[in-house]
Amino acid sequence: MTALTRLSLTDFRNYASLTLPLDGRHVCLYGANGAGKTNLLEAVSQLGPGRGLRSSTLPDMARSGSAGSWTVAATLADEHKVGVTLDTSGGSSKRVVRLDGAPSTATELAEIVRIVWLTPNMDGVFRGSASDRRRFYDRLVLAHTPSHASASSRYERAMRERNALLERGHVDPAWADAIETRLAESGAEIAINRAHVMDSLQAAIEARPEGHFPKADISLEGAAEQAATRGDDFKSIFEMLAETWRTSRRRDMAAGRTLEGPHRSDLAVIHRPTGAPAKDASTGQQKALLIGLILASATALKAERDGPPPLLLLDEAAAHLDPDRRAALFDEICALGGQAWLTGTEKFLFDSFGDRAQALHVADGTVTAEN
Ligand SMILES: Nc1ncnc2c1ncn2[C@@H]1O[C@H](COP(=O)(O)OP(=O)(O)OP(=O)(O)O)[C@@H](O)[C@H]1O
Repeated sequence: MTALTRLSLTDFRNYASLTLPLDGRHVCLYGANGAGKTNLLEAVSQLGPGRGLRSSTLPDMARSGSAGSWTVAATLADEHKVGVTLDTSGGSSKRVVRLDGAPSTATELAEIVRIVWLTPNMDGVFRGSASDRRRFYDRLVLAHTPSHASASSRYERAMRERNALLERGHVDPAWADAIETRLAESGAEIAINRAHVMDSLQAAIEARPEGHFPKADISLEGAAEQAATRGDDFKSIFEMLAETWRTSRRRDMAAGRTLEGPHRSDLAVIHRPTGAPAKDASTGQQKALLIGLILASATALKAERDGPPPLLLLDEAAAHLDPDRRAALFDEICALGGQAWLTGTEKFLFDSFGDRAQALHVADGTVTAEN
């Protein structure tokens, strides 16, 4: 089961050395602004794939004044011991992953620790740009399909090469063919991953209870994703993408960049109760919709593998909800199972959890258990 029973940090953000004994219940972190609550969620997020909850660089997470390395280690409820270290010895920074005492890989770790999070930065996602929504959605895809990270970096690398070629003003067809082949391979993989997770998410949205967190109608906008949603196979999506780029070289050269492809796709979100686009819903409605989507993603992860629910990291989600909605959120979290980590400035925000959660007070790099 994905729940942490111990978390220890060394030189991570404002924590010099910290060991948190956890009892497997949900974790409520409370304390003043700037105390280090989000830093703890960020530390937990390092156990998952990708750059973590703040998208910071690895060296940024090292405690100011420390030698530059940091470690996040945890014991899981199923007794697995996992750890991630930023190793700065030898002049370069590299992420070293350990599983049960032996060297491992981020992908292996991602198979064991699944994490979904919600941060205040996501609040504007429906009103923001397509790239904000793509990043938000790809983060969900990554939790379901850890190999999405490698497909995305292969795609970005090939995209940079194609754009560099376009900027030269003269495109060598053989060279462009080779780059576009790689672009189409990774692009088709990305589109299929996105469509696959969309299927699971839509099913999870329907499975969630009606209530305080309204349902969304979601779909992917982008030719490759729509082909994958229709059930087209890898080969036909690959061919479609390769053909799109082959026939748009002149146009893309004039624009100085690649105008079409999975890097331009969007996530369309409709607020089901009103039938209006999510961006037109009120701020509170958008927040509730977002929480509903995150809960659906956790439900989908649990259903997809018929396994444990993911770790759920909810930064400042409770503070913006009225007491009824807070209670409903906690009930849904408990029904989901697993372990949620929540933050807030006041302890009372978590009262309706009762004894289903442990409260930890956070102050300037120290954490104290209160129940
Ligand atoms: N690399 C670092 N080294 C040392 N301290 C750091 C580092 N990065 C951030 N901090 C400190 O961590 C603190 C912020 O922690 P965090 O964002 O977790 O606060 P928080 O408790 O979530 O606050 P809020 O309630 O305002 O969101 C700040 O005091 C900041 O100076």
